[in-house]
Amino acid sequence: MKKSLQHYDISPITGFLPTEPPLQRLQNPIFLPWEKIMDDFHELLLAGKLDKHIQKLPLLNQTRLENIKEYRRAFVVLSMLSHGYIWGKESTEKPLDILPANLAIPWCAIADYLGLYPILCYAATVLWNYKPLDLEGPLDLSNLAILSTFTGSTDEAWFYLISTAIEGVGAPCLPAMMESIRHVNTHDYDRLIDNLEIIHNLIIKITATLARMYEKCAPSMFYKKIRRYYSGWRSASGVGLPHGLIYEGVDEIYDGDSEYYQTGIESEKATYKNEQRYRQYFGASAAQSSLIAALDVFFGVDHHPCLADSNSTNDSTNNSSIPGPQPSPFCNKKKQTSKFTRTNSNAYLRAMRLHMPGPHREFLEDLEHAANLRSFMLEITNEKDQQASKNDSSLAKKIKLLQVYNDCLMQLKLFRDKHIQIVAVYIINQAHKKSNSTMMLDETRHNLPNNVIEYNKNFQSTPPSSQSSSSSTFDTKTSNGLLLHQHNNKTTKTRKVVNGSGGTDAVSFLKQARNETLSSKISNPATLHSNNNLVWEGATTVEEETPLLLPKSRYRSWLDWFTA
Ligand code: HEM
Repeated sequence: MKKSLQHYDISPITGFLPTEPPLQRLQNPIFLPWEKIMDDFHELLLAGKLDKHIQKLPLLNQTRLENIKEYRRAFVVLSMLSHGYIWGKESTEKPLDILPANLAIPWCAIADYLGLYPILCYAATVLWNYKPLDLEGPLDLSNLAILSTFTGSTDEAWFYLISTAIEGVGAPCLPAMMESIRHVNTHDYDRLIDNLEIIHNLIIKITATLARMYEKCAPSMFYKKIRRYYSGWRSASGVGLPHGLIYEGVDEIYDGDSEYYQTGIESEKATYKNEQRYRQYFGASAAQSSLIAALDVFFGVDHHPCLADSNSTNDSTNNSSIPGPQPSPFCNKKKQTSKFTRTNSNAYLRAMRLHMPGPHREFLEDLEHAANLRSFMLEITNEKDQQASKNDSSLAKKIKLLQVYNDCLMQLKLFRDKHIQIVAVYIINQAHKKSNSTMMLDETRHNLPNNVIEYNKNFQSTPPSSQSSSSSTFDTKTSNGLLLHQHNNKTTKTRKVVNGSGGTDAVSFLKQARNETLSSKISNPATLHSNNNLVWEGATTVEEETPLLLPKSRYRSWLDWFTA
C-alpha cells in the first residue's frame, strides 16, 4: 500500500484503537452540561428522568471542540445520551421518534466530522470508550477499564472491553499485513511465511479473548438489560419505530444518503419517499470492527449476499441462506459502481463499513485494491505440471506457504465458530427462553425484544424476504434448529426469526460468513507420486479441513459438500 498505516489513523502498536487513550471527559466548561448528565447517567435512566434532563439541555456549539480526541469524546457522550433518550423508556412505553435538536444538531455535525453516522457504533462503545489502568501496561483485559455504559454494570463493561481487548491484542496484525503485501510483491517466501505465522498466532489470541466473554458478562443480563440500548432505528417496526427517527432541527427534508439508501429494500425506499424526514440506521454491532473486516479483505475471504441481507434488493427473491459459488449478477453489476464490493458483496457487511470511522473505512477500501495474497496463492497453486523432487526447496516453500495461508483461514473460521456459540448462548437461547414464557405478540408489540420478530399470516406485517413464502421455505428455515421456531396448524403459520442487532437473520448470516471463510482455503496441488516426485497439478478451493498431500480425488468441491 502506498500510504502508511498512520495515514488511516491506524497505529502499528494499537491498531484501530487510538495511539493515546481516549479522553475521559470534555474539559472545556462549555460542554459541562453534557458531562454533568453523563455523571448521573445510570441514575437518571434508572429513575426514568433522563428525557426530562435532556429536554432542558441547552444547544451547545460543537464547533468549540478543539481536536480529534474531543470530537471522539463528544461523539461517545452524544451517542450514549441519544440512545438512552430513545431506548431508556419503560418497557411498556412506546419510544419517542423525534430526537430533540439539542442532541440531534451537534451529534450530526460531530458524526460528519468523524466520518460516521449519527448513531451508536462500535467506535463509540469500544474504540473510544476505555482507559488503560496502567498507561504503560498492555491493551488487554488485565489492564482495561470502561468509560461510559448505559447500565453501570460490570457485565456491560466486560462486553465492550472484550472487543477493546480484541482490537488491542490483534493490533500487530496490521503491520504484519502491510509487510506481507510487500513480500508478495518481492516474492519473498520466507518473510511472507513469517508474517503469516504472526497473524495466525494473533488470530488464536483474538479467539481466546473472545472466549472470555462468558467470564463476566451474564447472558441474561446482556439480553434483557444491555442489548436494547444499542439498537438502531432501521427495520425497527417491531420495537416501535416503524419509520425510523427524526433528527429535529437537522433535516426538514432528508433526501437519504445514496450509498446507505442502496442497501435498502423496496419497502424501505418507499418509506424514504413518503416520510422523508425520518432517518433509518442500523444499530451498533461488533460487525463494525475494522480489524475482522481487514483480515477478511487481506486473506481474500469473499462474502456474498444472503437471506440475512433483508435489505438487499436482490435478496427479496432469494430465500437461500447458503452462499452461491459466485456473487449474484446483482452484485457484479454493483461492483462497477460501488467501491465496497470487491471482496464483499454482502449488503449488511458493506453497510457496516459505513459505520466505521472515516479513515478506517478508507483503509479497508484501499486494502481491497492492495490485497494481493489470495491472488498470489491462486497464481502459484495454479501453476500446472511442475515436477520436482520431494526436496526441491522452492516447492517446499510453496507448500509451507499454502499451509500457513490455509491455517490462517482455519483460525479465522474457528473465531467465527466461537462467535456463533456465543451468539447462541447470549441471544438465541435467551430469545427462546423469553418467548416460551409469556409473550402475546399482538397486544404488546413494542415490548418484543428487538431481536425476535414474529411473523404471523394473520398479521398485517409480512416477512421482509418472503411475502410469498411457500411452506417449503418455512421448512428450510426450520432446519436451522435453534434459530427458527416454526409452529403450524390449520389456521395460522408463525415463524420466529432471531435477528441480530442490525436486523439480520443472525445465525444464517453468521454461519454463511463462517462457511465463506472455510471455503476460501485452497487445496494443496502437490501430489506425491510413486517415483518419489512431487507433481504440482493446480489447485481448487476446499471446504473442509484436509491434510496436505492428500490425493486430489479426496477433495470435495463446494457443490459436492452442499449437495451432501
Ligand atoms: C455477547 C457477545 C456478542 C454477541 C451476542 C454478538 C452477536 C452478533 C450478531 C447477532 C451478529 C450478526 C450481525 C449483527 O446483528 O450485527 C454479529 C456479527 C458479528 N460480530 Fe458479534 N457478537 C458478540 C461479540 C462479538 C465480538 C467480541 C466480536 C469481535 C470483535 C464480534 C464480531 C462480529 C463480527 C465480525 C460480525 C460480522 C459477521 C462476521 O464477520 O462473521 N462479535 N455478532
